Amino acid sequence: MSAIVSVKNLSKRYEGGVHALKDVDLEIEEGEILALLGPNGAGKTTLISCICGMASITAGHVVVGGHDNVRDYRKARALIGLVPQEINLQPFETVMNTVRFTRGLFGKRGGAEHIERVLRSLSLWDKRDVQIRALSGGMKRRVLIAKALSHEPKVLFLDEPTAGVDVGLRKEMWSTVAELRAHGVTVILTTHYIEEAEAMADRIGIISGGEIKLVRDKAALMRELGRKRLVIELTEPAAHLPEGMDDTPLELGEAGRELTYTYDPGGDGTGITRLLTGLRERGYKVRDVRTEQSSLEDIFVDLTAGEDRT
Ligand SMILES: Nc1ncnc2c1ncn2[C@@H]1O[C@H](COP(=O)(O)OP(=O)(O)OP(=O)(O)O)[C@@H](O)[C@H]1O
Repeated sequence: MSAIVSVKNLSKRYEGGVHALKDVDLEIEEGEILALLGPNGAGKTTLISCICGMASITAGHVVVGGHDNVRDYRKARALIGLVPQEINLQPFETVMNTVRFTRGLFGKRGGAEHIERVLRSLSLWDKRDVQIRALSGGMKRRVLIAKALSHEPKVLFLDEPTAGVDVGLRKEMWSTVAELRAHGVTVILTTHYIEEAEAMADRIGIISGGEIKLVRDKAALMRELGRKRLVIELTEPAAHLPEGMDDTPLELGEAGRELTYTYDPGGDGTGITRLLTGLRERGYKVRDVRTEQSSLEDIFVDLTAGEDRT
């Protein structure tokens, strides 16, 4: 894979002084789904706006498909489709006209076959002559995607595609995006929802306070940072940690009723048998045990701890 979007030392300062992006570097690979995850005010929309040429860049460069998005704006922009957060459609226009009109804005003529393919892939073909006002919220969101794909872009940006939508529609959006990826479209989406990043992305970027904290393959991220905990509930409260087990990563919970053991599920041997044997030998009686997997949420909270959420 090669980078379709390359962001180098990108900084953005809004008039009024907010430093929304600080020296951001990001390479987006062709064909991937990258989720940019961050709390409110982290700079997600600003980053997308700078890449798409909707906001000016204070310092740094953005290159899309080999074209600098300032010097070679038209060529760079032609490769990008942007699905905004808000539904901004003309209520009395039909689906077909809405999508055709957007294609025209990019100076592209014809393309009937492409538009048909896009509308069919989004299950909008049967609705092509329906006015926007008669569509459900889910269908309107699909029209936004169809518009964004109308000029045959290579990269699709979705800014919080499922903010404020119900669970059913959210799942529908996830499968729509998976289908786009299967057709070779590179997808970058921003989200607050950790489960969304976990469900959809190949790679996850965590952005906080205008900085990219990390960008990592999702599976590797979960493997590296996703430790497991074994929580042991004791029959009798313990006053202190078991003696002679200092080499075992154990913590005693409040009131001494629980012992928590942290281990790496991917390591060679978890040490659980040795732990339970050690506890029995020392007279600890176990009422129950349960395991907890640290989720992307824990990782996210650790990485963004202390950041302002505006
Ligand atoms: N047009 C603007 N003028 C001045 N400041 C702005 C403007 N747009 C955004 N900001 C500020 O820049 C920072 C980043 O905002 P941005 O909208 O990019 O964050 P975000 O991660 O998309 O947040 P959210 O998840 O709430 O949409 C915030 O402090 C915000 O108040």
